[in-house]
Amino acid sequence: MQSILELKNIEKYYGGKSSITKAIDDLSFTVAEGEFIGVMGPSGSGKTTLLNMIATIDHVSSGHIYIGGQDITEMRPKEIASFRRKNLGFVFQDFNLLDTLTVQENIALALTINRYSPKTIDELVTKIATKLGIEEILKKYPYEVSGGQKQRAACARAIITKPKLILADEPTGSLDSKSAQMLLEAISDLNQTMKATILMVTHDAFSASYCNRILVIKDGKIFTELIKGELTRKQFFNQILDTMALLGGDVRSVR
Ligand SMILES: Nc1ncnc2c1ncn2[C@@H]1O[C@H](COP(=O)(O)OP(=O)(O)OP(=O)(O)O)[C@@H](O)[C@H]1O
Repeated sequence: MQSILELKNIEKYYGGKSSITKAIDDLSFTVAEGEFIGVMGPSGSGKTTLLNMIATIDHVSSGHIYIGGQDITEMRPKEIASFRRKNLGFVFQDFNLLDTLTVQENIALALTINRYSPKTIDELVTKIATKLGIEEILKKYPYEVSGGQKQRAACARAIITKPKLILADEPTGSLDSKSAQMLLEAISDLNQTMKATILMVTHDAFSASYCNRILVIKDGKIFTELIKGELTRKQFFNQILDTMALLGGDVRSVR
């Protein structure tokens, strides 16, 4: 299987001479095409730092990150902006939908900017919205729909350009448990049927149990890796809980 994301010996330091924090400590891993990978770890373990570096929002102190074979740590700022637009999709905890646009317009935004024809946009939006169960709310504005629907719209917006990698940061963080479950099932479906490669940072063992593989980070290093394999989701969930307990808690929302 082709690798979509490859991190080689990543280090990240914050601060100056008087106080240096090593947020990421010689971290290496690879994500294959079509994987749904979770990143978990206690508070301060380096998850956000890691996500921001992969998202091209923050710089590495040393090491290399390859996305689709391209080294993003060597790119110039101008190249990075266009690379991010073409290759990455984002789903954030707080949705980030534009309130002045309908759900349909929000989902279609990147296609509209890239001058796709209205007919193609309509077809693509309808297809993905149907997949995510939000075709009924396309004409509504974000403030007229539920948190779960907003988050599924954000997923539709992230995947409509067929990015190489979708980065999700606590996507269920603002949702009640029913909406969280619907969202995770939708994300799993995108992963399986559209072969979307997804990297999701989460504190939540229930969310993480939908992943194929989980990297557990501690002090900026890989503490352990959990692989779902043939386990049922419930068995995987229990394994995640055991691992988080071993790490000293921080399982904030156990369902
Ligand atoms: N801008 C910054 N300046 C200095 N130190 C930072 C900065 N951002 C993060 N850190 C430090 O780097 C380490 C990793 O932080 P990071 O935010 O990546 O952890 P995290 O796992 O995402 O935590 P949480 O789960 O609480 O969001 C911590 O020790 C943190 O204090």
